[in-house]
Amino acid sequence: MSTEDLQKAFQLSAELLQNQSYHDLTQNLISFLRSIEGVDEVSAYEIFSATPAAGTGGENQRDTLVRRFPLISNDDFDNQNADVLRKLVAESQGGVGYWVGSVAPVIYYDVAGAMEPRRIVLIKGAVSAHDFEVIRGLFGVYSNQVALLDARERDPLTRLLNRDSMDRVLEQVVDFYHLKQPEKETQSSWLALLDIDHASFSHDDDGEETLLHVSALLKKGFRSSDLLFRFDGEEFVVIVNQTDKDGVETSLERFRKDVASHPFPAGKINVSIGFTRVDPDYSAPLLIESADQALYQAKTGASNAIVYNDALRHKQSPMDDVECY
Ligand SMILES: Nc1nc2c(ncn2[C@@H]2O[C@H](COP(=O)(O)OP(=O)(O)OP(=O)(O)O)[C@@H](O)[C@H]2O)c(=O)[nH]1
Repeated sequence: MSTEDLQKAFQLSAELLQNQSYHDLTQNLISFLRSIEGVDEVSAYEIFSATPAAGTGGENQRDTLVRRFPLISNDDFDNQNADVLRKLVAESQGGVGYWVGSVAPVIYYDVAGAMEPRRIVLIKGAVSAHDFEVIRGLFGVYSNQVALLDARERDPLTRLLNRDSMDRVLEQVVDFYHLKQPEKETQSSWLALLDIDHASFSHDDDGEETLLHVSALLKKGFRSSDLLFRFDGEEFVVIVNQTDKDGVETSLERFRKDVASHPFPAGKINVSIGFTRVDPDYSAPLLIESADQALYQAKTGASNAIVYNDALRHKQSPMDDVECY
């Protein structure tokens, strides 16, 4: 690497190190990579392996879940890169390199190893040898920062985003709808709070294993455009994106049934669910409160229930198999 390349790499490394969240870090990296001459497209992905729910089966479930970055995305999946991603996930050992199997040249950043979720950044285009060296040099900085920020933003057991991250992301979702009110109900987001009813949580190992199984069912059961969090103890949050009320009910009901029929090592467990629509006229804490009220109703009524709270708008809507109040 020339002195000039080194200086450039140092300067960019210093910029990357200043980012206080994985979101900002990756945004920063993407915009730098996009500014390189010859680069046509940059895209980033998070890849979750759906373990350890052995024997879950089910047509709606996937073995790996690929989520495109940034988190709030309207598209479910960028199919153009699906092929390269699938092959990289299967064959790459991690690191930075050229992917030669595709028509156009692709440089990949693969933050693999023990990291969950695995991160892959794809850079399409043809860059000079100098720029490639700078890109390569930044990879180490980026992957170390990802590991560091993950420790802050993710729950160490399930590797789902933690409560603090949920607060931040929900604010972003509310802001998103502030700027762009959905034209149709199918473009809405929904906040669901899920609570595991499980007698053996007093026993640590059983409890942890159950949480791992539940988080694996979540990762497999929801779309890649939905956002999953471990909220607190036995509570999880899902932000279900880009669907209407029937759609969110379909997804929650499917998950409820998946849990009810899952062979947990600790025996049978149920899940209670409360949900509300992400209405940009209400703050993130109010939305959580609304979903929490619905969850409370679900837990105190018939267990294994799903309850919708539209109380913020003081409206009731008729539904067949989902309770409203
Ligand atoms: N965001 C989100 N929406 C879902 C999910 N599951 C179902 N939906 C919504 O509910 C609708 C009906 O879902 P399904 O009953 O699974 O029907 P489907 O014909 O298999 O849905 P498609 O995947 O669109 O083909 C979908 O079109 C989505 O709008 C989910 O996990 N996440």
